[in-house]
Amino acid sequence: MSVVLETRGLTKAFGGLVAVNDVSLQLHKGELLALIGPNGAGKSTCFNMLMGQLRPTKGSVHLMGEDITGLSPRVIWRRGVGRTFQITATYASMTVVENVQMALLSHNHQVLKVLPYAHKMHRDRAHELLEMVGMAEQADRHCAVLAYGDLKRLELAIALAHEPTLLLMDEPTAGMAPRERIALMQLTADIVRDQGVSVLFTEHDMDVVFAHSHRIMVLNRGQLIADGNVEAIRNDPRVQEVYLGGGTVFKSEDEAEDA
Ligand SMILES: Nc1ncnc2c1ncn2[C@@H]1O[C@H](COP(=O)(O)OP(=O)(O)OP(=O)(O)O)[C@@H](O)[C@H]1O
Repeated sequence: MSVVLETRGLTKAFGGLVAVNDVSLQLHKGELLALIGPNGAGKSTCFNMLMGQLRPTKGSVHLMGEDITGLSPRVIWRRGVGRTFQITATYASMTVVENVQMALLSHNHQVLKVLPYAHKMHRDRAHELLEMVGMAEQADRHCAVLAYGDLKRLELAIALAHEPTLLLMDEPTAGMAPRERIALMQLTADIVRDQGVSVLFTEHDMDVVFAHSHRIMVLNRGQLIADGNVEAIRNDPRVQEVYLGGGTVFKSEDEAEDA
């Protein structure tokens, strides 16, 4: 399997606090990889270094074998790293399909040149993307009136408009009801399978993590303490100890299915 993203010894210190400490990871093509850990473990700091928002103190980031360490967020995004945010970013005054069209215009470097005809451009592709995320019937609604779960689906379509090789999703299901969370991650898993995109996501909801991840990495106090499939992580005593204070045991696969 080809390696899409790799970090080597990635480290970030804020003064005396080492928020991310010597993290080396690999993400393969078509993989849905979860990065989990308790509050303050270093997940967001790690993400911000991958996206170019923070410069590592030490170590490097490689995308498809190319060193992208220290490049600006815009350049990294242009190289094919998309991102969805904890707080959804859409134009509230535009319709759903117009938001996707704007993303397609931006992807094609056309925004300023074609602004007067923008509403006619890339409509078919925009509808295809909305179909992909289950939002086709809402194409002509204004974003301001969308339910939160639908906004998250739209955000996914906007991210896909840029044809990312890698999608970074920072707590994609934050603020959603449990059923919506599972549905959004099911959709993400389908997109990973059908489009060959690779996804790295952070998530606090263990049911979501265990339901859909191909692999899980666990950070604690800036260090990677475990890396494995769902069963390996679920049964790892170090993970149970640090993640849940040692008192709680993760639900087994059967219990999770019954819930
Ligand atoms: N800009 C900063 N300046 C100083 N310390 C920071 C900064 N950003 C993060 N930290 C510290 O680095 C550590 C890791 O924080 P980070 O936000 O990466 O953790 P996290 O795993 O994303 O946590 P959460 O799950 O709560 O979002 C924490 O101790 C945090 O207080």
